[in-house]
Amino acid sequence: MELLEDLQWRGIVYQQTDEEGIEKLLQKDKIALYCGVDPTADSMHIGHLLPFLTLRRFQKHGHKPIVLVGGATGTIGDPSGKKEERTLQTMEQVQKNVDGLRAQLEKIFSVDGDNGALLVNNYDWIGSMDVVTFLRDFGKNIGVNYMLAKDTVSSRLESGISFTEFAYTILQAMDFYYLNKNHNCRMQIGGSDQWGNITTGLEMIRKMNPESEQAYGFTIPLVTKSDGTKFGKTESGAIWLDPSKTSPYEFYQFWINTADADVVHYLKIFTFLEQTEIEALETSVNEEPHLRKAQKALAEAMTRLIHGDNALKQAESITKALFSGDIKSLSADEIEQGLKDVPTYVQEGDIPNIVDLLVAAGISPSKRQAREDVQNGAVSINGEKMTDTAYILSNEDKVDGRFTVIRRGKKKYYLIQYK
Ligand SMILES: N[C@@H](Cc1ccc(O)cc1)C(=O)O
Repeated sequence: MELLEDLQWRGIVYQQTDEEGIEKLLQKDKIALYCGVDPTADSMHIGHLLPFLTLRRFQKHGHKPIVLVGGATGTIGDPSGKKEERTLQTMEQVQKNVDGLRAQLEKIFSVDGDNGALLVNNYDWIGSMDVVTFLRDFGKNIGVNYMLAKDTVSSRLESGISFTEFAYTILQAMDFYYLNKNHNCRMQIGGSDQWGNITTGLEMIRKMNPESEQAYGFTIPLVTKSDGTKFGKTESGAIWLDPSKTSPYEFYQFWINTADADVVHYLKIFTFLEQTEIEALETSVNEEPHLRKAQKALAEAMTRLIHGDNALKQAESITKALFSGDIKSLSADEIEQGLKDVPTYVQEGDIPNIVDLLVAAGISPSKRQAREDVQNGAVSINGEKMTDTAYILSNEDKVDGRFTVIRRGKKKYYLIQYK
């Protein structure tokens, strides 16, 4: 399918500066286009993904992606969509964040061949620019009236906006101009909140580089959720791409828990599955929703994309083991991922017998109850039922020397952690 048709079908097109122009351009040429992200943290979260996955779709159709990390803009802070002035990050923090994001973005794009991704950092052309050049060469081209008319600025006039954030859009416009001039970048894509910044860039190109071929802007809708809550957040916070912040298992769980009402939409916008595959999964959601085939396909595609095959296999085996209760095969690492949120008791020194342990760890409310639980076969140690009330745990019950998993009843898991 043609790229634009595919993007339309997926529901990824929000606004275009010139629909016909873009259609003609993409039919005729393979272009360079860019998308940027500011290093506000040392990892991206899934809320950042959609514009970059869209950029990747352009790459798969032969276009050249320029991936920009805002080492300069990140020190200022984009006011777009923000109700309040941001606190500045330190320069050191921003630099650290740039490195984190770069590594994650490199994994999403292919760097091979003529249309291999180009990774750039706007600190390279903005960082050392002197203020006279900034004001004379760039600031002069953008009218204050024009800036005041942008939503992102006008919505902040009452509550207040510093000159620093007010000027942000000029920096992003300089990027578009710079990439247009030096890499013949013809289009910028971004989330719908980036419309103002993208069009300022087009204005900058028009003024500073009047001979340039026409450049374009393209935005992508916000990711919505059918229940009206914000996409990408759970009780424990954002879903990060960094596995030390959100483990691959948690990441997998996030996608697998997608509601039936959202799953087809997410398959379209986030995965590279073909239209026919997605349509088959849609039928499955309608006819046999209990099988959750679409959710599995989504979780699989996303975990593989961000964390790779091995992490996906691990996430799947943790999921399976916890579901069936058969956790014997899990390593300490897998237990740590899968049971991160269960009550954990730290055992120091000699391990008491099972009944005392159940009480000490708060698993059973009293010794009498603990004895009953064990006798009734309600307690298992690392997935194996334990009915001997005199049993004393040994090193053999410690998975990799680190954990013992106790289950009471069908689904209640507890961790004993050894110091
Ligand atoms: N302003 C963008 C990030 C960005 C920065 C610089 C650019 O040139 C482009 C995009 C955002 O906050 O999402």
